Amino acid sequence: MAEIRKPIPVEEAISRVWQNRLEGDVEYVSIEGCDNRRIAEDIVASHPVPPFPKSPYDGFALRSADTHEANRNNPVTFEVVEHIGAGQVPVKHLHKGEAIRIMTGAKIPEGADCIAMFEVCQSYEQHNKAYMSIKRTMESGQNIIQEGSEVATGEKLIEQGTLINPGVKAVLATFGYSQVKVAKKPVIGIIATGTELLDVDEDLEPGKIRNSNAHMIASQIIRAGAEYKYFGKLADVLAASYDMITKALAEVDILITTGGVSVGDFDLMPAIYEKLGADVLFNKVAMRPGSVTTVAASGDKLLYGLSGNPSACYVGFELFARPIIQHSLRNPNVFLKRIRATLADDFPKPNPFTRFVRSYITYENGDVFTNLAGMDKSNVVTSLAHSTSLMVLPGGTRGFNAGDQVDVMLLDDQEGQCEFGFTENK
Ligand SMILES: Nc1nc2c(c(=O)[nH]1)N[C@H]1C(S)=C(S)[C@@H](COP(=O)(O)OP(=O)(O)OC[C@H]3O[C@@H](n4cnc5c(N)ncnc54)[C@H](O)[C@@H]3O)O[C@H]1N2
Ligand code: MOO
Ligand SMILES: [Mg+2]
Repeated sequence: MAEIRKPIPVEEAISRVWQNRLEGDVEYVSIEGCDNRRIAEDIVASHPVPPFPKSPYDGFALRSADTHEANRNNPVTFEVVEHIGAGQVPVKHLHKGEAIRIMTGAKIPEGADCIAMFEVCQSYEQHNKAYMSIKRTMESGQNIIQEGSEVATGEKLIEQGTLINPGVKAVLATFGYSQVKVAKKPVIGIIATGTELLDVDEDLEPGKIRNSNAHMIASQIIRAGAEYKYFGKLADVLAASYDMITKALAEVDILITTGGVSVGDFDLMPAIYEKLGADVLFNKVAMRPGSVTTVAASGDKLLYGLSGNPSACYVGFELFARPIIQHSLRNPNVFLKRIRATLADDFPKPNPFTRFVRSYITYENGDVFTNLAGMDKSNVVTSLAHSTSLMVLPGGTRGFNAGDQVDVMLLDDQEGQCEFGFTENK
């Protein structure tokens, strides 16, 4: 008789994997190559921003006190004693009755305490000397970007674990990080098991299918921020499979296999775990799809035995592998971001297990809807193409109807959240 496995709740399965999580390494990469990596140190301002007081406008640097008599009928005239652009440092100290012609971004001259924009000034030349006049008063500090007004030295700007996006890169460049300390991508091995598997470039033959799981998992690994190493596909033969899995394990941080974890005659993964002496953390989870998902610890490595069924494989990765990758990348928000949304479709059939249903989000008049991505069976591959989220339908005795509020996990979101727990559905 086939082995009877006892399913454990999803939360319990996550907790068992979490207890075996890996701590990641760090490395330095050039700023050009740091996009979409996670920063491995807090970024603290090493100097004020801006580092000197500067002009926000093209205009004239003045002493505001000199403008106090100015009004519409009484223009006050200044001699223009210097002319500077951004990057030039003023040499003159401004004295009474003097102006310096200054461009946006240039350092404020000593003695000046305001900037008048060109638009409120008149310029002219007389006897080979430059002059300007103004018909309004200026205040001290007017139109000056003060040193440190944006950031003071010592201010923490970016937490470690933050994903590097264009804005983060701007901050890194501002503070001179030509080399950036980032979390090293964990290397995740992939092996697809199944005598029925063909490579992607092979023609179909009777009884065979193309190996879609390996490519799907590789893509999920990339989306999660890690690196993959593909070891190929294995026929369901114990000795050769054991050898390949042992070899692969030595070369990676985490090894993912797909297929062969259930109770079939050619499902070899349970025997391989035994031969490896691996500690099987669980081999049955109260969820659909992916109830057969198995995770084992072997030394300091984790071995994921994901289901061969494509949708089960997909969900198993997102629930159990992604958070571990995120942790090793130093993202404190290791779990997929979860939102509440309104069910757009009926789900009349109850299921004792929690269902993670492939779905996508739509917005209508400010409301968020979750829609079925396609066929919802574990063996289905095509609906995955339209899945950007997993809606969570808790197990129980009742089905769900369009209009019900449910939790939805967002697959493309990179921010995540620090807790896994779901909202209790009524
Ligand atoms: N007697 C029982 N039979 C099954 C049970 C059970 O509890 N008792 N569980 C079922 C469930 S649920 C699932 S899910 C599957 C899991 O099977 P395995 O993980 O052992 O995977 P395989 O048997 O190797 O393959 C299942 C299915 O997936 C196809 N497959 C495999 N690899 C790939 C790949 N790389 N790309 C695309 N498709 C793949 C394979 O051809 C099979 O059709 O077991 C049920 N049975
Ligand atoms: O592991 Mo199976 O997917 O629950 O269908
Ligand atoms: Mg099987």
